[in-house]
Amino acid sequence: MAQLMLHREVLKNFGRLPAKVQKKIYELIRKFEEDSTQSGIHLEKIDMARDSKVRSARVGDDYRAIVIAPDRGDIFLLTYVDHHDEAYRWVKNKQFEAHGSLGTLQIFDVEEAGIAVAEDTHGIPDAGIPYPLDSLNDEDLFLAGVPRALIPAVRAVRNDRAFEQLAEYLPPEASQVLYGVVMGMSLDRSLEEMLGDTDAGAARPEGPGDFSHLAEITNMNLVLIEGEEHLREILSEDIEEWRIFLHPYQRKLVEWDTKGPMKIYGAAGTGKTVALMHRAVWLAEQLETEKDQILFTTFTTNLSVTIRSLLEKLSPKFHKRIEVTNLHQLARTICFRCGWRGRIAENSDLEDIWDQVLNQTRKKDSEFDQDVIKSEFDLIIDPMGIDNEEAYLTTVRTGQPRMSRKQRKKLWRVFADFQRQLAKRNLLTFEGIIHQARLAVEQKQFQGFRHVLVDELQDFGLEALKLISALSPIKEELTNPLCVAGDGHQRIYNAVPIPLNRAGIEVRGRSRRLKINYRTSEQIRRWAHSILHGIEVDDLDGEKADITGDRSVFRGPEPKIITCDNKEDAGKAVLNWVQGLIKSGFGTHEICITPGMPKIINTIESAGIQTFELKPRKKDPGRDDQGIRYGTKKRIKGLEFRAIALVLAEEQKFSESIERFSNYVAATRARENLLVVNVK
Ligand SMILES: Nc1ncnc2c1ncn2[C@@H]1O[C@H](COP(=O)(O)OP(=O)(O)OP(=O)(O)O)[C@@H](O)[C@H]1O
Repeated sequence: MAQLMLHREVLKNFGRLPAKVQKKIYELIRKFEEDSTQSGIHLEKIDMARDSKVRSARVGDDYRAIVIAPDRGDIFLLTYVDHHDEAYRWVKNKQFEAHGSLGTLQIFDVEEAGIAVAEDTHGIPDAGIPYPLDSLNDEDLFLAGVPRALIPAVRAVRNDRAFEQLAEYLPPEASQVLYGVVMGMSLDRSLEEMLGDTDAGAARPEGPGDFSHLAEITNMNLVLIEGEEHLREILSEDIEEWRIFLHPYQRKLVEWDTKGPMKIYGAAGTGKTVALMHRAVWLAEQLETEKDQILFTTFTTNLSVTIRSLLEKLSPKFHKRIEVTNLHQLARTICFRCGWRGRIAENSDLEDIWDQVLNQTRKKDSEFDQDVIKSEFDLIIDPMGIDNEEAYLTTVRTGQPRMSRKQRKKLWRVFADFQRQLAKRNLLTFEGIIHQARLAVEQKQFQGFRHVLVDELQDFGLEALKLISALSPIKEELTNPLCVAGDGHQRIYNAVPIPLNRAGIEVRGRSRRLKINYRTSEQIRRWAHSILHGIEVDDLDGEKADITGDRSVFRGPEPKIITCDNKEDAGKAVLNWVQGLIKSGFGTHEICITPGMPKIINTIESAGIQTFELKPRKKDPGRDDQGIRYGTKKRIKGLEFRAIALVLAEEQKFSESIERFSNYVAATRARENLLVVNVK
């Protein structure tokens, strides 16, 4: 029976096609299901097409669908739909081949690729300087995923610029593997690191026109249509690509059966949250008993709100088995269910208690500065859940000034007094509630989860790590107990990195890095990383993080960096930028200003442009509620926009590393367009 696979390209453009054409495409796909002999489907051979497998189907007076008919097997590929002339132009020189080594379907244009390299090598004498790709012979290039017809184009590459140009025309898997080699990896390592070697043992095609295996392998860009309902779901207006097409490396992490906890890390936009969500659903589908539940937790509230609604869409059937909540809400729920009826201390409560406690201390001893005492409490005692003298005396105080045992003994009395005062008033600090929750879970007053998944791990402190460890069945040695994901470049709440193994979470051998950036253009990705130049970033487990091989799937304009003398000028510059974007078709909800400086927001509003403040715990309503978004840099964490204006006041300019991290986070929320405004 003939089957049809749909290419990502069709999905991207489907919403823009006239309703009549959309209907015809549904009909075409239905015919494939009904009539396996294809006699009912009028597929016309396109003689002018270079590839003899190309067919066209009429889907409206002036619209054509491009279908690729296999030389072998009965899987057809619907690859493109457009006006007659555009569709023919698109397909004319393209070749559609199953790659003999990787097995993936590849679409390429030999002529375009050749021209791209020639443009960048033209007139540059080959000075005999070796280029990293020289280490690969033709057979290696083929194993790297390069179609045989494109090997000469790759051979012509002599510099990074030419490689960048050519990469646009190579099948994505080939350009990713070659990029790994350009960055210094061996071919084998690059295949493993960039693609995950997911289909190593899977069937391979007998020739470039053999598509019979395509439904069995991990496809970056193709999806098999499995019935009418599936089709409707895929083509529905609000479908996002990530729900259907996973990168092979993401797929590997989603379905990785592990005996212990695992870790996914990677820079901003590399698809960690997407992998976690798919993994949560994959685990939910396999739950054995009704009472088993999955926990999915994040650090920020906004991200958990977003994830909850995305999971509902990803799996209408299984999302109810997945409890999504942010860390503090989780801790509060646990404490509440275990009988705690107090409240979280407000700043004013804490100030009152400090006044009282420090007054006493001053009377007895003036050795310590008050700020030193408070900072020791905020950075060490509270986040590490220290509640007795012995624990304090033996704790490792990374990054803190040295303190003798005698001094610590003295200070402990102050902290013990502070904790007594909190307890007397039935108050807990933000950190304290996590500590109490952890104790309750460890003492079995609260039942754990069958699987635990954690996002934004970089912001979890030691107590929080111990809490998630206790909530997961690591000790029971059940499979897939815990999967954590995070990025040390985005540590904006917790200045001191805490390696997972300090909380007893052992991920050695089960830690993998995602590298392909789906959110941000390559230009914005590079600029954002330049902010962090010189800062050593960790991999969440005590080692140095590395971004070798990181790459975005698309390119865009360079970020625009401007300097303004004052806030008025900054307001005018941002307004100008906003007006330009609106004129070029950006929706107001796709543009965000961070932070939302009142002067700038007023300037936008005075020009008659609606604005929209991003609020905590509220999902961004998207196109349903127009207005230029604005909010603090912390507020936009976990969100993303087509365009971002990042406003930097003089005093914040990349001084503290935490400030640089938060600028990195803000910049990497932009997909296509980034404006950076330095205000003097
Ligand atoms: N396989 C995919 N296909 C298409 N888009 C994808 C894919 N994976 C991720 N994306 C998109 O890339 C963007 C970033 O993904 P995601 O939020 O999962 O990355 P992240 O690594 O968690 O980012 P951050 O750490 O910056 O929050 C999202 O818009 C997501 O929809």
